[in-house]
Amino acid sequence: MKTLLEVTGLAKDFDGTQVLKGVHLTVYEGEMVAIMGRSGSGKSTLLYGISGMDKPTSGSVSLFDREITSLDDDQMSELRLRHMGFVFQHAYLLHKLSVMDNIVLPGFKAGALSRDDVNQRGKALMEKTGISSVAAHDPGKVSGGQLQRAAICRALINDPDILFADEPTGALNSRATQEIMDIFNRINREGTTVVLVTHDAKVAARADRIIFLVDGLIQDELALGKHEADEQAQAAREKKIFEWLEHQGF
Ligand SMILES: Nc1ncnc2c1ncn2[C@@H]1O[C@H](COP(=O)(O)OP(=O)(O)OP(=O)(O)O)[C@@H](O)[C@H]1O
Repeated sequence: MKTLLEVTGLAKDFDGTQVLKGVHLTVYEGEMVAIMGRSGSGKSTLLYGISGMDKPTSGSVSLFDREITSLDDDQMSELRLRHMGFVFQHAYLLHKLSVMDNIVLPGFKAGALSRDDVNQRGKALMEKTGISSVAAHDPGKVSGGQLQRAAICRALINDPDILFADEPTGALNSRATQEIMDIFNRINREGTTVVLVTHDAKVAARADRIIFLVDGLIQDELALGKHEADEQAQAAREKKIFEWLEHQGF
């Protein structure tokens, strides 16, 4: 497997407190990795550090062999726009624009495709995620699940190599959670690498591998293999995770 992201000795201090203490992590192309751990263990800090959203105190992060921690702000923005997608717990869509306009905006900004091609891609993504019917709606007038689908479409508009997600289902009910995770699994099968933070074992059960963070260090990891759309297999994965989490004292 080809390495996509190589994280070496990643440390992050806030006000003299070491939150990340030298994390080593390799993410391979095509993987889906879930980061779990107790509240305050540093999951979001790790996600922001490995995605270049935040500068680490020390350590290195390379994406396709390109060291990203030393890039200046403009270079980092460019890299994020073209190669990375981000999904957060809340969709943060702009309310003066329609759902569709929110989705295509980063595509226009990147400028790699014509406006027509970006619009086509936006429409195809909405079709794929089942939100075509709300394309012209104001983001304030659609459901939480539809908003999160729109946020995923926006994150995918520039066909990123890697998608980072911080508690992407944290604000959703269990049905919308499963639907969003179906979308994540589909995107991943189609080739996008995914790294997500979650508290939810059912969400983590969709990943190929789970890493468990304790006080800013990876304590353990669990390899699950590719997710299959089979209820029994999903239940077996969840059971395995619950037992593993218990073993971690979670
Ligand atoms: N910008 C910041 N300034 C100061 N301290 C911060 C900052 N961001 C995070 N921290 C601290 O770093 C620690 C880890 O935070 P982080 O958000 O990474 O944890 P987490 O594991 O994602 O937690 P949760 O599950 O509650 O979201 C916490 O003690 C938090 O208060």
